[in-house]
Amino acid sequence: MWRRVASLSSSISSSFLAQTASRLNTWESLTTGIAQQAKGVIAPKEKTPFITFVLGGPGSGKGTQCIKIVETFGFAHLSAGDLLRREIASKSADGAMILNTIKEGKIVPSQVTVKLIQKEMELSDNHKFLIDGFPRTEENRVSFEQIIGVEPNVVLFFDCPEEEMVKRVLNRNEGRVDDNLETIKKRLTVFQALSLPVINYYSEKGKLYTIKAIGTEDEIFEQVRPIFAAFEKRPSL
Ligand SMILES: Nc1ncnc2c1ncn2[C@@H]1O[C@H](COP(=O)(O)OP(=O)(O)O)[C@@H](O)[C@H]1O
Ligand SMILES: Nc1ccn([C@@H]2O[C@H](COP(=O)(O)OP(=O)(O)O)[C@@H](O)[C@H]2O)c(=O)n1
Ligand SMILES: [Mg+2]
Repeated sequence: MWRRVASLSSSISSSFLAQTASRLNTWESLTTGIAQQAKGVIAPKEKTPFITFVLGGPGSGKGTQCIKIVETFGFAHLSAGDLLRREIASKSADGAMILNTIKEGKIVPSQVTVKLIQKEMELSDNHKFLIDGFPRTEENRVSFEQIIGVEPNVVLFFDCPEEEMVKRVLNRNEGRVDDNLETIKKRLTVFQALSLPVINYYSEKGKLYTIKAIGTEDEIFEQVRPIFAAFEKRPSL
């Protein structure tokens, strides 16, 4: 939706649009649909975005639970890892760097990941986003806030014992280059050192919902369901 605004705005560029865009932050300038409304082309104001970050160690069940959240609550699912793997597969300029970073269990520079997320958000007609596996570092978090210009409404943390995460990752069987014991150990270290501080940050902000990520997939989803069910009752979702 953002891109549509951008292309339209070039054809109707006026001092009004320029001034308005400079005054509004990125999200607002791109989602309020001012350009469309000025031309009367597309209907009114978009809904305010509702953003959920989905955090947890490797194999904690983020992706599995996201599928259930999408089915039940109609979110758009944006997996940072999937977007990065798609970049590798498309042989883009950053592909080789991303592949090496993933093999090493390290974190891809935030600007790269945020740009991919931004593009997906632009293209989506949904206003409810599940951003899975992001932010994994403070740098990721700050970069999202700076580039996208919004904060999450909800942060889910799938809290799972390391032993269980390792077992699940080794059984994942998706042919991923990072699903081996050597890389998992590195990823767990990165998770402890870089991702836990982000989780603590959101805990302090009162946005964190911690899910005990052991048990069956359905049992875990029964902890997730009431969180979104409560938000559904509010006009914001
Ligand atoms: N509650 C669960 N119990 C056992 N295995 C699970 C559970 N949830 C997910 N899995 C399996 O564990 C692996 C990792 O799950 P996934 O959703 O990919 O985690 P993440 O995205 O956090 O790395 C997958 O093979 C998945 O099928
Ligand atoms: N925000 C992110 C997310 C993933 N990644 C990279 O992508 C890898 C796989 O991420 P993922 O979210 O698909 O992994 P899982 O936690 O789902 O197993 C990570 O280990 C990082 O190397 C990243 O650099 N930055
Ligand atoms: Mg995943």
